[in-house]
Amino acid sequence: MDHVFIEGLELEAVIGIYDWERKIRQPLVFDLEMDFDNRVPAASDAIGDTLDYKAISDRIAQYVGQSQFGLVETLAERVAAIVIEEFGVSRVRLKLTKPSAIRGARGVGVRIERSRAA
Ligand SMILES: Nc1nc2c(c(=O)[nH]1)N=C([C@H](O)[C@@H](O)CO)CN2
Repeated sequence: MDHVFIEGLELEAVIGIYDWERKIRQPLVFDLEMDFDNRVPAASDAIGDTLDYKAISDRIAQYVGQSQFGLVETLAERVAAIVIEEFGVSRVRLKLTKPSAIRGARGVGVRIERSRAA
């Protein structure tokens, strides 16, 4: 299976369970890998035949920027649902890293894989 990916998408959001976290915006990094048959756009050379990584990145940025969840689990789930439902992706692997959460750790977060219901 081919993929379209978005790696290291750096965004900011209100995210976290502690009182001090509700008052600031924190950096987040998104890595996505989406199943897609790239032979079709490769044959046509048409952006309309692709899974447009710019359109998906813009939509994720818009959603994450206004989000205010407590857990990274919740945000990861919502973003995966947007990718599947709005862009017709059959399967997405998503890693969400919160780089500034734990002193001494480069990052913490979640990695999920979701598929469109048959
Ligand atoms: N599995 C998770 N553990 C924790 C989360 C989370 O979202 N998922 N969040 C926090 C705090 O908000 C933390 O990021 C503050 O440093 C703690 N554990």
